[in-house]
Amino acid sequence: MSASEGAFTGPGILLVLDGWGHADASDDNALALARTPVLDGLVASRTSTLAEASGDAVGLLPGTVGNSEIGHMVIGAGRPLPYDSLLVQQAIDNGTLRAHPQLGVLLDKLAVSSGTLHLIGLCSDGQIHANVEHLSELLAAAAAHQVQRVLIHAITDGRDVADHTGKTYLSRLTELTAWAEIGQIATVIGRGYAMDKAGNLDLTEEAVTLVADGRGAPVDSIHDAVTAGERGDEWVPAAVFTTVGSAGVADGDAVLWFNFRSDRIQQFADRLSEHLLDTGRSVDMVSLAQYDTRAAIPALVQRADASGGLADELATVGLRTVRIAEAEKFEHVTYYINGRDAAARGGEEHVRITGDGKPDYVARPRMNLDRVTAAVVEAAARPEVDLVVANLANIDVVGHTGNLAATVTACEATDAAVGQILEAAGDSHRWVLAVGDHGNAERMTKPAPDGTVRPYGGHTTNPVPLVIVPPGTDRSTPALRETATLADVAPTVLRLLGHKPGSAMTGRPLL
Ligand SMILES: O=C(O)[C@@H](CO)OP(=O)(O)O
Ligand SMILES: [Mn+2]
Ligand SMILES: [Mn+2]
Repeated sequence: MSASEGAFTGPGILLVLDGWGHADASDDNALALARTPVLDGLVASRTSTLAEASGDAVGLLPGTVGNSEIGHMVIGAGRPLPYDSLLVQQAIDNGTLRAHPQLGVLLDKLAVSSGTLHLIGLCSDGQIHANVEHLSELLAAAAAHQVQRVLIHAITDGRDVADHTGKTYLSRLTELTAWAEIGQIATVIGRGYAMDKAGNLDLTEEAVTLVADGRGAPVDSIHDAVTAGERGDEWVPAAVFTTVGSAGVADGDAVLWFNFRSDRIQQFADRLSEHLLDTGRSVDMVSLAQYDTRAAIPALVQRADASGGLADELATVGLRTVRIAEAEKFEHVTYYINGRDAAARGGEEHVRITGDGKPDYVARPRMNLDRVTAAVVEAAARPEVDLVVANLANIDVVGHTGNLAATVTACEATDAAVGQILEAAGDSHRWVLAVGDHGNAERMTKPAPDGTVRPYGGHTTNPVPLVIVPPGTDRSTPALRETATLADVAPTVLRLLGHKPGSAMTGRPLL
């Protein structure tokens, strides 16, 4: 350790507590209700501040809740990055989406062949994976090109918006199709099936055969479609509207995927592509934003450049990092934090902690936290490792269940884990920077579109705690700046490691 402008430098630990937001104590604030002496101590310390993690501070539309993808990308990039949802909205507002040449070619071809355009995506306005309002632009484009038939394959949410609101969003779809004078809902299925990202192909298959072959329970109304299941909107079982005639994808049809975030739709997109190919159907596919699929699916809106972030800087100066998270959040501390670049830089080691069987987060709110913590403690003890980067998933993942009691347990388990990690940091004379990537568990209810207050497991627009724990007994550290955003994390980490912020970073070191 050496002194530099009042701050210490040396090896450290960057700890992302997923879904660790800040809000006043209330009876729906799981973090405040939980007994969390370690986290409370951190937040009360002098080297603690609150960082903006939502809206335009990170590159989202103003007022939009944060999410893991943009949160980790900005933590890594050290600058706000125009997120895909913002870029799509800009392309709608400036007319470039509607005038996109590739979209035009696809729609003209359908108009000539009388083929069907299939729109597939998450139907809510949660703005994490998709926004149902984007459909007005897509439907208008289809109508303008005289496409004759548009079918919507709606995925119900219940996670990024309050549960049991699926009916409201499906009704919104019918308003949009009436306005555009084209399109009808063909099929409905919950995101638990259609947006599995854990390789549970049996779940994905339900969505694939529903969309490709029209295989699902026949329903006559939105009400029947969403009430068939008793497990909420996430698990609405596959349903086909009897009113549409043939709901499946025929040879010569086209598919437009309208989720803008890739991670939870790519498995479905790949499996549907394979299934159509295997069954001899030639189908054009495009996606609203870029997907990380095996299948080559052209995107209508391109991603922002996220290079020049922490990973690139660490590689340039030759520092070693170990990245640790459980499967749910593994790409967060690797792919996202590295600027959506799948290549591991030199000096980078990845530790992915996997669990057994299908997770039940209410029954097992500890998830695989003990093993994640053990891996962090082990990596911290290795003197050749300059920076340990880890994500503790529980506060967010259990928070998403909307179950307050389970989320309180998750917060308490995380608190104990952070305690162990701080001890390990003390032993190895490391600093620790702990930060949330967006809010979640600090607000567990939300008013639904119909005005009722419902349990809510989704993200928030609240700021997140950002705390630096100096190594050893260093108590000379100055207080942190009061205004901060996630973009300040990478410059601060580099400063603490004894290096300058990268030239592409606009965030500023917090000390
Ligand atoms: O689970 C997810 O896909 C989203 C919420 O829809 O959460 P996160 O951004 O934390 O990954
Ligand atoms: Mn997250
Ligand atoms: Mn989340």
